Amino acid sequence: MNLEQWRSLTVKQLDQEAKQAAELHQAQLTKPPGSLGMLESLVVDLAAMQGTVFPRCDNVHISIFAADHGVACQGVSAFPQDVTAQMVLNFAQGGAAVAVLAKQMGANFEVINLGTVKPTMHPGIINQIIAEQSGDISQTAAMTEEQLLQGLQAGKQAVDRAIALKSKLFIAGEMGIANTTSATALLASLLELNAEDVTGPGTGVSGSRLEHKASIVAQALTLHQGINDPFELLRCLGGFEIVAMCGAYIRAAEKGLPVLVDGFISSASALLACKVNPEVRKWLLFGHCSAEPFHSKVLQELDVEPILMMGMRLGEGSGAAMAVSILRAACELHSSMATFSDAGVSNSGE
Ligand SMILES: O=C(O)c1ccc[n+]([C@@H]2O[C@H](COP(=O)([O-])O)[C@@H](O)[C@H]2O)c1
Ligand SMILES: Cc1cc2nc[nH]c2cc1C
Repeated sequence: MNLEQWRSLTVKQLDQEAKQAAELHQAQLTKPPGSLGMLESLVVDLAAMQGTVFPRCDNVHISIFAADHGVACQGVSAFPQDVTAQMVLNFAQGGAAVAVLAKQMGANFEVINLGTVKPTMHPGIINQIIAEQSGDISQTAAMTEEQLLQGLQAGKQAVDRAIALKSKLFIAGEMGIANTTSATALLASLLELNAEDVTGPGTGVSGSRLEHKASIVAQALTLHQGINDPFELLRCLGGFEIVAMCGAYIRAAEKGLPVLVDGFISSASALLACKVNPEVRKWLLFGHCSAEPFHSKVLQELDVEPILMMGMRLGEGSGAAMAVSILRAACELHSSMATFSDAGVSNSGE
């Protein structure tokens, strides 16, 4: 697929009949209308996406995309670059936070290494290496157009695997030391904001190190200024995992697979996917608001009410994975609560 084909993909329409039927059913349940708050709107949104009055989140697919970033050499992270590859192994061995949550919820779980500087072989790792790392965005473009297409394709393939496994909900997670620098530059460029106003701690940089990180973001923005096209922005300022998540979100919207977006970096991919095709937004739910300060502004831009707010800032899809229990509870309430007539409870609304 070329970029023009990616741009012209048609997003699947939501099922309005299923949505209305879910709303009607919701109104019959033994509770004052609206009293379950967001648990009600979430299940109605899911009904419209899954095309059924009684949606479920039993079969969740979690794809973790990992990649190294050339800009890590600028000292923008609190951790060394080798951690990306080390964590890839940790995902595959089940020790990473999101791997634990995936096991707990019985999700399909996979880790895709798109390019890390010190990779390790393990049967649980899908190696789709695009390059050892993306280019240092403060000095050059992150990748070539061909690499961009490879990244988008990796995301598409993950969604296709999820669909083949009959998943009902897709979560993309990411791992990449220095990827908050890349995501911050992308978002600052999209929202036309200054680097110093939006650069946050990521894995935990503070003080003069944080000022330095903001200056690197500013340098990247100056080098790649005046770009309006979302794919060109991704090519210049992205990273392979950020590109793959963008491709996954677009593919999921095309095929009608509901997506639960994770934190700061995933939201940058989501915003870019929505810039490519605004209809993609209809297929996205948002798991949480990250503690990375600029995330709340990004969520506002996307007109999002996130499910959770727990001060998490781990990435890996972990915030979205935590929100699955809320979605499951919403589905269970919707399908198992008694109706007013079943239970012989007076419905004053009638
Ligand atoms: O998703 C988030 O909200 C988030 C916020 C801060 C950090 N992270 C994770 O931390 C790593 C990037 O942080 P940094 O400081 O190396 O740019 C990367 O692996 C992300 O998954 C993730
Ligand atoms: C240990 C560690 C785990 C992570 N998971 C996602 N980003 C991460 C960054 C670090 C440093």
